[in-house]
Amino acid sequence: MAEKVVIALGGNAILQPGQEATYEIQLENVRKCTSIIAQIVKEGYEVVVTHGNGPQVGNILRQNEEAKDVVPPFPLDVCSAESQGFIGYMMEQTLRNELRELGLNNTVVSLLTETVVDANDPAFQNPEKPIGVFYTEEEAKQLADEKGWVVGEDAGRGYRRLVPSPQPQSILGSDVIKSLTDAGTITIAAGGGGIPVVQKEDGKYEGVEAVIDKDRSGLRLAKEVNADVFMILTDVENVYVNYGKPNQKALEQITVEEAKGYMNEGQFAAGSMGPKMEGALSFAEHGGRAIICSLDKAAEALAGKSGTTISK
Ligand SMILES: Nc1ncnc2c1ncn2[C@@H]1O[C@H](COP(=O)(O)OP(=O)(O)O)[C@@H](O)[C@H]1O
Ligand SMILES: NC(=O)OP(=O)(O)O
Repeated sequence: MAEKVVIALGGNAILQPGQEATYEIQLENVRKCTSIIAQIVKEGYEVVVTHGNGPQVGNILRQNEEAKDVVPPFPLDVCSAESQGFIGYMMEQTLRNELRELGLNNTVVSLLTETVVDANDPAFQNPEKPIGVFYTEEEAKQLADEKGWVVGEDAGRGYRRLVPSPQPQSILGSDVIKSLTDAGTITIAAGGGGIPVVQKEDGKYEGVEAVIDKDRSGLRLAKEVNADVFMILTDVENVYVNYGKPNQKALEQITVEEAKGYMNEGQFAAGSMGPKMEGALSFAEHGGRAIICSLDKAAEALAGKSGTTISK
């Protein structure tokens, strides 16, 4: 039977730091991602795709704020929905085209997805999810003073705006995503971590201003669709211990116990590799195979020839 893979793509794969945020540049980046995903489909895997939205949701929020005197601004959850919509559109279209190039005619759908979070999640009092473009420390401090933003360093790459990032509790419609996948459809879902919503005491749902980490929601999605493999594609070939130091060492095939040991040593930076390793570890603990690798080595990593694989 075909293995089911949930592939989580970083928002930075869709817009690299320093690139101009034009539609054309993002579309070409997405096309490169989906050409690799199409190869994985051709190899016979059942695929569910999820993706980040950090750069994109930050830019949409900024567009809303800059144009506030002309058009009333929308809240962050609506910006999140907009980012999920336009990234999903680019992915669905390019993936379909790339599959056709390979002679495949799978149905591809992108589903606008809501993710439930807890209204009392402490993350609402402690914004730590980086979104939007990168600034120098000086620019970031000025923006924080002028606009009341919370800003912070992002994994040594510069300063970004920070927003709350609560833990995902469940993905609404994951049963439908599973049914579609089981029926051979390639589904793009829970993009940007999903639109964050809370369930009120009367049972009704409403949006909340936050951006969910797609590695955390990707884990939930992988569990809820009963995936065999949870694969996180990013911009490094491996997870490393002593990352960035002269004694840096690439991790290749590791066990859950080894991964836990490295986590306890604090080897993985919060806000970048930390959530990826947490997600990968949790998936592997439940018996699945978790892979963290670079986008261009995804097919090799699935075959165990590249990247970092964690399993029991
Ligand atoms: N131990 C580590 N091993 C590998 N990369 C690490 C480690 N710790 C931090 N990183 C950083 O994590 C980054 C990937 O995380 P992130 O930028 O959040 O990715 P994405 O946007 O693809 O989700 C890498 O570019 C690297 O700088
Ligand atoms: N939502 C999210 O995790 O986006 P990034 O992957 O861009 O950080």
